[in-house]
Amino acid sequence: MSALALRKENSPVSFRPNIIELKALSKHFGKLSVLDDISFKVREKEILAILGSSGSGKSTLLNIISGLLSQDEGTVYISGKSSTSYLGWGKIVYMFQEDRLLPWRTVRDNVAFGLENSQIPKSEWPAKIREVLKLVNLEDFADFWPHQLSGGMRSRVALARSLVAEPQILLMDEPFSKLDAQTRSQLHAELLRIHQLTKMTIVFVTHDVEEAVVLADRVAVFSSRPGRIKEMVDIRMERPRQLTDMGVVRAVQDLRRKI
Ligand SMILES: Nc1ncnc2c1ncn2[C@@H]1O[C@H](COP(=O)(O)OP(=O)(O)OP(=O)(O)O)[C@@H](O)[C@H]1O
Repeated sequence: MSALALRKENSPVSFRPNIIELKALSKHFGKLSVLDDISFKVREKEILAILGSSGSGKSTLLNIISGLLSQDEGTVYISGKSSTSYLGWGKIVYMFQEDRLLPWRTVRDNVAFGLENSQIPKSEWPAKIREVLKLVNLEDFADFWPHQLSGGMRSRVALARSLVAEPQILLMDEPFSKLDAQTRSQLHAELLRIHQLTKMTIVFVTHDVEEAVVLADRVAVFSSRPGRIKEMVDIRMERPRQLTDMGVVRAVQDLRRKI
């Protein structure tokens, strides 16, 4: 059985310990205050959305959580340890707004990029790549080039590249925002299916209220700049959630009032 499948569990998210803890984070760029006194915890295996308007500091926060950027004040704890850089640690991956596929590499070799800084022996790469391409329904496209793929397929490759080293935490910065509504909705379903299998912790940034309600266990609502947490909203609804479900419609309306 694959390692991805082995992590499958049915325990409810609410009983899991915190894997990320932010304490009193603040960030300025020169005189511009971008984040102000941000504190919250993310539970292991939770899907947390960071929802806010453009320029409210959402990407800056993900950059700090990943260690790409340092905060001016406050602390980031991952699994109880404070550190300045976590990406190289192999447990956290970051999926950016653009898919960042390398055009001179095939799908297989783009996915291999996700293994290049990992501790996973090279002899295991082919099996890992096959497995993750299967997970994102691209097993027949390993030899394709990025220019031969649709936008949705490119996003799946980017997702496969993020997942191939089996991270515990996936940070996503509006990864599906450039896709059309139908493809985005397919990718949401795929992400939830993959989350069910792997039970990673996912923190994703969005300014799309519907995306937050369809995907998240909780939503951190950001104020406009400087970003502060206005409210943490629990989304307690069965999945899959359809945009036409009354509960979803109501949650979307409620959240719209809060941002
Ligand atoms: N490296 C930087 N140097 C100076 N200013 C920056 C830098 N990075 C971000 N900013 C500024 O910080 C503010 C917050 O930017 P950030 O990208 O975090 O917002 P966001 O909420 O992710 O926005 P969007 O939804 O539009 O992506 C913006 O005003 C931006 O111009």
